Amino acid sequence: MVYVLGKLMQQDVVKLWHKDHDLQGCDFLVVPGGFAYGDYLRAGAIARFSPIMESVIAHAQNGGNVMGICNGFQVLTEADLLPGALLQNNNQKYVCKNIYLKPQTTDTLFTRQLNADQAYKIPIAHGEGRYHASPEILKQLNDNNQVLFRYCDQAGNINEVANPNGSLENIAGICNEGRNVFGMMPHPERASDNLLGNTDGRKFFESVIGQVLA
Ligand SMILES: NC(=O)CC[C@H](N)C(=O)O
Repeated sequence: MVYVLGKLMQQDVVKLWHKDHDLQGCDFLVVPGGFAYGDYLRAGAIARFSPIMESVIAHAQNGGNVMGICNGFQVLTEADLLPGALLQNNNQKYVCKNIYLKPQTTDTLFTRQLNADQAYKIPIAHGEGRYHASPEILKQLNDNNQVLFRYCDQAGNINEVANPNGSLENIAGICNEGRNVFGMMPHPERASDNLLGNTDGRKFFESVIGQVLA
């Protein structure tokens, strides 16, 4: 993530440690993927109490942008910055593969430069990625246009076969009501460098910075 934002997107990046409190003036916060506290208890359940999360929550509550990828998404749901929960995949296995995603709204900073008719190829790598929420929350997400991405097949069809983990309504990413907190299970940062043979993920970051970079 640091490489993609710093080298490829040419942004000033500061690495913040989980025990820090000071956000050092960062305007866009990214909670990256990984295995915080070894996924003990539930992925993200302990990291949600890391000292820095107080500042992250305050930043979000003041309208600041926060994005969580994979383990970051799990942390943001545990911290109640995003609704719903990420449960163990329906096949009880860690799944690591390329999937396809279809943007469901371009009305956010994170998706504004995406093509809503395109299926983006992005890798997933998680054991607890099954999005779950109550019927009330699901309705709210749909009514407010808060679903950012759904899993689809290569042709862009959203169906059960294309759902890699059993997420409700194929949901792969959402935002909060204020549209300043974003979370997604797939990893666009792993599909941003030419060297990796897939740059479908670049557009997600270009959306955020508002520029297309060569
Ligand atoms: N790639 C990740 O961030 C993995 C998230 C988490 N450790 C899981 O397995 O669900």
